[in-house]
Amino acid sequence: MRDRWESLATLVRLTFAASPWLATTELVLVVVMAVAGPLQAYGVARMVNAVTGQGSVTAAAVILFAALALAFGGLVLSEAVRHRLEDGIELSLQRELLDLATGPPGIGHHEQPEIADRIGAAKEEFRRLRGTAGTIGSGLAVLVSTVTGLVLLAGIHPLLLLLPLLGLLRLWASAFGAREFRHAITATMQHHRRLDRLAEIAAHPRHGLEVRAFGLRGLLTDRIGELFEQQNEPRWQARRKGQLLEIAARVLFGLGYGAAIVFVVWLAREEHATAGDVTMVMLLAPQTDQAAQRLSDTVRVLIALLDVAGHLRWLRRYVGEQVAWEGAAQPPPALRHGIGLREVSFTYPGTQRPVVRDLTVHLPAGSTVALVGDNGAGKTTMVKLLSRLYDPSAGTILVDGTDLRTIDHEAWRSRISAGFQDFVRYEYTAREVIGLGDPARLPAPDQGDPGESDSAYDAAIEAGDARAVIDRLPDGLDTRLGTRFGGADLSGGQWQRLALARAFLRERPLLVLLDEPAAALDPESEHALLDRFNAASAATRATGGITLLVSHRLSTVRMADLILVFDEGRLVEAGDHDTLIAAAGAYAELFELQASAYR
Ligand SMILES: Nc1ncnc2c1ncn2[C@@H]1O[C@H](COP(=O)(O)OP(=O)(O)OP(=O)(O)O)[C@@H](O)[C@H]1O
Repeated sequence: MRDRWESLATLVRLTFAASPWLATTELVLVVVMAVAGPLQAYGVARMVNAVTGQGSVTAAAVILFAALALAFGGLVLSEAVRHRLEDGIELSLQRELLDLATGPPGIGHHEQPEIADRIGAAKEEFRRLRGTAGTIGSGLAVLVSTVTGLVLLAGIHPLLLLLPLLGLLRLWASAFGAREFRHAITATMQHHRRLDRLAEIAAHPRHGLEVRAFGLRGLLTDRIGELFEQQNEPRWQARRKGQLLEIAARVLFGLGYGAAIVFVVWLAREEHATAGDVTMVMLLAPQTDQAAQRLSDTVRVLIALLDVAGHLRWLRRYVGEQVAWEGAAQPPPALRHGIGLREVSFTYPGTQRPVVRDLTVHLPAGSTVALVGDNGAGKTTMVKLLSRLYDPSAGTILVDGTDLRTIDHEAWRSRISAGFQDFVRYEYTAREVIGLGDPARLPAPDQGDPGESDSAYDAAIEAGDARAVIDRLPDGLDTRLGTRFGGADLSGGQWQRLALARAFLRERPLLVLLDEPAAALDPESEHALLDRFNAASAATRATGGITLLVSHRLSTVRMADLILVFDEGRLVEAGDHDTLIAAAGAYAELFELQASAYR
């Protein structure tokens, strides 16, 4: 229960944080409108009494008009205020969710089902939170108008207070149904995420060829259908249960309504109530019914909102804990000694088998280091550890003698450049696609064309061998890329060249991570890339920066100063090309095998 109150407090804070001024105005308007309903009934009752000779017609008319003016004026103003407030809430939530998803130093939270489910639930439903102001407002409105109505009913006869009590029964039924439905949603979130992923595969243009070539359409449709059933059956069942209970509660309320009217008519005939009282009960009873309906709707929505707010609080806490142990040290301006790994082991969260084992190695400042090994040997994992997407399960990574964990992760990442095999195809202009490699260099939206003259862009384009790609684009760097938004499409290799240019944009990086950077390039381009890569490495070297290259093509890695050969997470050989060839071990064997394929 305490949890629910805290979630409610989160919702209220969310509303006021979005715009304190609008939230307060909305609050006042809601109370005003809530009082207006019962006040109208009271005004009508006074009017009926005045007509039958009891009381003043003018006073009754003033009350009636005041109530109508409050209701109408409040409605018009509240509509306008609420929309702006909702937009504000949505915007601040979008920002917060993005912060939360990217906030933790690592990416482990994306790969743990429980956390992925929470983020999934929050993402799916966070738009609902937009309605927070409306829901809280309408809950408050019902409470105020109910209390006002209760006071008026009690003034006629205390027994009439039983009518709103019946409304409470409806409320309970509604809350029960809503809770059941929320449980069903949480229990089926796994199915929902799978469904989402399958739908994405089926719809994404990049998967179109594979889906058709393998004739996967029928299979995907069937699986989507099955998952849809598995997801929705428990949700439907929960909904049916809730609806049945609500119907029963409504019938009871209807009976109570009838009884209240009979009772007040009897009171009037016994001269314990006036004609105005009868009118007022007739008007207030439907208002009580509507209030119960609105309150039960509000409760249903509020329970859903409290759940989403619960996810939000959990995520905030989780991210807070992740960030709490963060170090605050700054990375060195330049590397003097290099990066040392001491007895580093790593096991992915939720798994048992270490994929990097007892790794002790020194990556000298200013060197080019290549990682080679079979699929699954642990090369990419090593890249993830060095970029602090994960921390080692055991052992230490030292940057010029400082434990990487004590360095502020964002400051560390700001000194890293990276080019990956599964790079992101940002569907922006070519300038932005490259500029994202160093966001500080991105042109501000209102600036004209600063990137083109920026020599850093030119150098990055050269290093990534992307000049020919840019030259063929109709508007050069200003061409929008990606067909989904009507931009120019590129081949896989062309995208990769831009990704490489992006990786080389940052000046003076301490670490350049290139994970299979030539995977989508043809062999000729790969050779051209090598020369450029050497030139770019030389620039990195000047600040002691280390270039780390992962590649299966040994012709690409042979010029590295240090080649590390991995096998099942262990370092089995280390040295430069000549040393490893002379050692006639695994590297020499693999090199000979690849070289013979080209002869
Ligand atoms: N997120 C993850 N969760 C659990 N295990 C993972 C995860 N990512 C990778 N692994 C496992 O870790 C091992 C090493 O993977 P890694 O990607 O580092 O290999 P690699 O040497 O880069 O392989 P490749 O040459 O195929 O890219 C593999 O057995 C893989 O199944």
